[in-house]
Amino acid sequence: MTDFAARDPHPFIAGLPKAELHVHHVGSASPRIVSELAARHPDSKVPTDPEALADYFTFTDFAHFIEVYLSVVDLIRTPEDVRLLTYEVARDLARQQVRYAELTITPYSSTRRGIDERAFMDAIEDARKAAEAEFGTVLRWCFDIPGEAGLTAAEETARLATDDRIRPEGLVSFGLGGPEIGVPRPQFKPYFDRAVAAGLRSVPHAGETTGPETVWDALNDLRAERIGHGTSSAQDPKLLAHLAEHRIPLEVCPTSNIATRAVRTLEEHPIREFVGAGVVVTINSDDPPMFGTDLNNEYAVAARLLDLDERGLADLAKNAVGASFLDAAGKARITAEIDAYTAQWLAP
Ligand SMILES: O=C(O)c1cccc(C(=O)CC[C@H]2O[C@@H](n3cnc4c(=O)[nH]cnc43)[C@H](O)[C@@H]2O)c1
Ligand SMILES: [Zn+2]
Repeated sequence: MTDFAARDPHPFIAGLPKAELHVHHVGSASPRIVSELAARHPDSKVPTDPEALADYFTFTDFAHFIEVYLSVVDLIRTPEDVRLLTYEVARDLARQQVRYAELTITPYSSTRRGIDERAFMDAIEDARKAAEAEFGTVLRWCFDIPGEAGLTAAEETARLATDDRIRPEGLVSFGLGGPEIGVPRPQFKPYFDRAVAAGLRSVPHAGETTGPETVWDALNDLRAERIGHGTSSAQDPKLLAHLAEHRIPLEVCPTSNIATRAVRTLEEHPIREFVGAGVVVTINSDDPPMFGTDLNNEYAVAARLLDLDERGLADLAKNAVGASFLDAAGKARITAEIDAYTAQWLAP
């Protein structure tokens, strides 16, 4: 282990400028926001006491996680709830020196629950602009299909993402989330084709709770440019070689994989295999308060598992910037900031 890894990496990580590429909108609601929303809507079964939330956010498996996740989705009932959540998520990201984030939003879950689609888009856009002006954090959206909700959800998500009269300015990508077991990826091909034709980038979850064949499906049928999780890719050396050769980044979320019991322990997490195979790895937080983590903590986990020093952590942060859908000037600006911060930290 390096000297650095044996010391506490948190102070360096806390100030490191970062990009977050895999973080869910509702899954980012802090205990304070969840309790505020639960108090606004007292008929919900979600606890209002932030301390009781820690128990509520302990999951027996992935299906249980989705059940709890949807109970929090049920708390978001008005455009003002949507705006508050989005703005507060941006504040939490800014506190961690996140300069740029692609936030995964599931508009179907909100429109299906009766929120007007235009009011929904206005709420997220209003929060995005306020967050950029007030915190300096640039937000972009990934609209994802909740796969288990089927082709009705896929059609609605594709419509909201591709109709020029509705799609929000901040939208950059199209995703697919929820459970993978019993939800074959190829059925979503027409919706991803439409999204890609409309200029969106393809970023489905794959290989989080199923095997490497799901990642192949995401690459071949859904034209994935990055893979959400991709954990089971480690079981298939040809897939690892393909990801490395084609520079298809994995959005790795270590603590999430433990919390949903997709991986047994952090020690068994395949992140080392990914790096060893030359795959581009980015570090992300997924649903941070629900998993008792944040992006800074995920970088500390990566530092430990990969035995990284400051330069290694800066390289991980630059991987995320490089794998993002920012324009070249935006990438260059944050990369230069990471280099300047690291050089100053290491200066004698
Ligand atoms: O909203 C509905 O009505 C609905 C009906 C049936 C199924 C669903 C879902 O499956 C929603 C899943 C929801 O989970 C989000 N999410 C958050 N973290 C993860 C993750 O690590 N892996 C997969 N999905 C995740 C996802 O974005 C969906 O919004 C909804
Ligand atoms: Zn996710």
